[in-house]
Amino acid sequence: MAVKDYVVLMKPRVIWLLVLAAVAGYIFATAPRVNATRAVELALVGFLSTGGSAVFNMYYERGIDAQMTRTRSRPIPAGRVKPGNAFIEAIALSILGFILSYVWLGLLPMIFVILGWFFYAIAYTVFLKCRSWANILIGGVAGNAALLAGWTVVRPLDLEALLLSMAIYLWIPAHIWSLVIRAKDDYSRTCIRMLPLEINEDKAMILVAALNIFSNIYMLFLYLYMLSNIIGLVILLITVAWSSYYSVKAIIKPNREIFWQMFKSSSPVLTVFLIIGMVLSIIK
Ligand code: HEM
Ligand SMILES: CC(C)=CCC/C(C)=C/CC/C(C)=C/COP(=O)(O)OP(=O)(O)O
Repeated sequence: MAVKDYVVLMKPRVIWLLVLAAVAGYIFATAPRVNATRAVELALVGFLSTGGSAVFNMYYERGIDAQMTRTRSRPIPAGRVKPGNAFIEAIALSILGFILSYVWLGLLPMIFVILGWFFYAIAYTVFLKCRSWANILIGGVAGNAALLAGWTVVRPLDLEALLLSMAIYLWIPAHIWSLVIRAKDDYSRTCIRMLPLEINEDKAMILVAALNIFSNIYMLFLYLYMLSNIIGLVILLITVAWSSYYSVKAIIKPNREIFWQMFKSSSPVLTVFLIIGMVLSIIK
């Protein structure tokens, strides 16, 4: 038994930003006074519950993962972890995350943790992934929930919190549909339904690039609404301009190469937005 395989099942690449979003939600709501213990507790709860939902996804989709080159070498399809063990890991991490969210953080954060889990593990993975191309538009709500779980540790749900969480929601579909465009042949071998598999490839690239620009502009406006620091603005502007440049190029002349550059340049925008936002809320 290799511990590494059980960590890989938690999809570290996917969940780290969701943990960051939860901590950012808490810091936006509480700054400049930040309780470090609370932040660590939240990060741990986020790690357990998002990790638990990701392991459940890996367990449930083991058959699909075996059909795609991109996912074939994951621990379950490659035979390194037994499905039953993954299922136990998923349930153990998730239940522990739910209990600790209540004990450490309270009822409202626990509700958002459970909602996020449900939207990703059940609504997206079990019910929608093979049924509707709009699956990610529902599954993406898990992203809102992560930030809101952090926010509601100290403040009730309000419009500002919802607007902030929408930065994650708007960013997720472009990220996922970009991966689908890149691995289209892989996805076509499975029952998975995604927008780029249902419409003409050029049209899909234009739509995803346009969504990416929209998500960039949204973050820029949110920053201007929330913060006024000029250095933060310049850093965010550089990442937004870099990613929007490739998006515009992808719209003018859609092709897979430019498109992949757009994906790579747009992935850090949300990270930069959250980190700058957190730092500035603390020092302002
Ligand atoms: C809300 C947070 C995120 C979600 C839901 C998400 C989702 C995903 C998923 C499902 C995959 C494919 C599975 C995998 O390769 O593990 C993936 C791959 C990837 N993601 Fe993300 N991701 C998130 C955050 C990020 C961030 C912040 C970055 C970069 C700063 C990033 C960059 C990448 C890259 C480079 C890949 C690999 C693409 C490839 O070579 O196939 N992601 N993401
Ligand atoms: C608060 C809380 C507990 C939130 C759960 C957060 C979570 C893990 C959200 C994932 C978002 C998502 C729909 C990813 C799609 O990956 P995919 O499953 O389609 O990726 P794959 O094809 O690589 O398996």
